[in-house]
Order: sequence, then structure tokens, then C-alpha cells
Amino acid sequence: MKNHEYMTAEIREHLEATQTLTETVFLDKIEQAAAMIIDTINNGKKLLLFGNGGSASDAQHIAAEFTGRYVRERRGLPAIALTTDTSALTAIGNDYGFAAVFARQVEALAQEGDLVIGISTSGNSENVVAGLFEAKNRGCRLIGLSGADGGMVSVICDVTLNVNSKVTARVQEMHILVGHLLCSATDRMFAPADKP
Ligand SMILES: O=C(CO)[C@@H](O)[C@H](O)[C@H](O)[C@H](O)COP(=O)(O)O
Ligand SMILES: [Zn+2]
Repeated sequence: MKNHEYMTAEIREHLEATQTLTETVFLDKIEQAAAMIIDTINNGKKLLLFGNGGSASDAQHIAAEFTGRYVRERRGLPAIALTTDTSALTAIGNDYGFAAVFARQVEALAQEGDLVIGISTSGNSENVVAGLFEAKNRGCRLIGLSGADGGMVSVICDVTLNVNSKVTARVQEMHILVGHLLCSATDRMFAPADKP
């Protein structure tokens, strides 16, 4: 008999977390966030995304769904992850400190009316919080994907999609599901109805 206990426990934890996403309050927030994304793109503005570790991957993954494709055929949509340019990340980190790696790129790239998505499972990573503050100062709108009690991310952002768990892995698993739901809402708006 193999020891499957830890796996079934984690899968159960995942399913419980997923269940909380189906609550009306959460779905309403996803709709609100999706409306902000659609509005931003319709205004000719862009999305900027960032986070650390697994959340950096989420930022890139979600940005790629916009510029490339999620499910439906539609035009490419403007989204940039600020986690991919190792030259910028190392130069800014080395010269100004790691806390500045997103804020400095936001300063350089964000324009008023852009939408910034900050992802942090603790809700408190210094560089994510600093990036969001810089974006707010530049007149961007902010969406937070957070975990635990939402931390500073939930204080700063216009809409925060918070997964109420302290387990980083579970929060990340929910964040990518939320990211896909946002992509799905965007697809429906920008892809002709007669396409799959
Ligand atoms: O993927 C994982 C753990 O599943 C890690 O890489 C994790 O993302 C890193 O520890 C991050 O630095 C955590 O930062 P945050 O989500 O609290 O902002
Ligand atoms: Zn991970």
C-alpha cells in the first residue's frame, strides 16, 4: 500500500479552495476585474503584470494568453509581464535594490489608464507592493491577486481577488484559475461569437 495520504490531503485542500471561488461574492469580483481589463483594452491602454517566483510565472503565463491566444481566435491584446527581462531585473536589482525591480519598470513603461495586475500569495512582497504604489501614482488602475489576509496588496488595489489560504501552493493554484477566468471573459468580448 503506497502512502497516498499527503496527496489526497493536498488534493482535498485544493478542492476546498476551488469551492470558495464559486461563491457569488468572488465571482462578482472576477466580473469586476474582467470589466476593468476589457475597458482598459478598449481605451487603447495596456496591461502590466508582475509577481515573484510562482507568481512571476503566473504573470508571464497570463500575459502570454493575452498577446497570443487563450481559447478563441481574436486579435492579440496588449499585456506585458515585468518579470521576463533579466537585464532589467538584474540592473535595477543591483543598482536600486530588489524592492525596486517592478516599481522602476512601472515608472518607465506605465501610462495613465493602464491596468496593473500585482500577484502575491502573501499580499506583502515588498517589490510587488512598491510596483503597485508606483502604478497608482501614475494613474493606473490596479488589480491584486493575493492570498492569506490580502496584505498590503488588498489595501492598495481597486479590486483584489484574494484566496483566503496561507498555503502558497494552493493560493497559486487558485490564482492561475482566476487568471484563466479573466482570459475567458476577455475572449468572449474580443472574439466573434461564431468562433469556438
Ligand atoms: O512557487 C513558490 C512556492 O509554491 C515560490 O517560488 C514562491 O512564489 C516564492 O517564495 C515567492 O517569493 C513568494 O512571494 P509572494 O507570493 O508572497 O509574493
Ligand atoms: Zn510553486
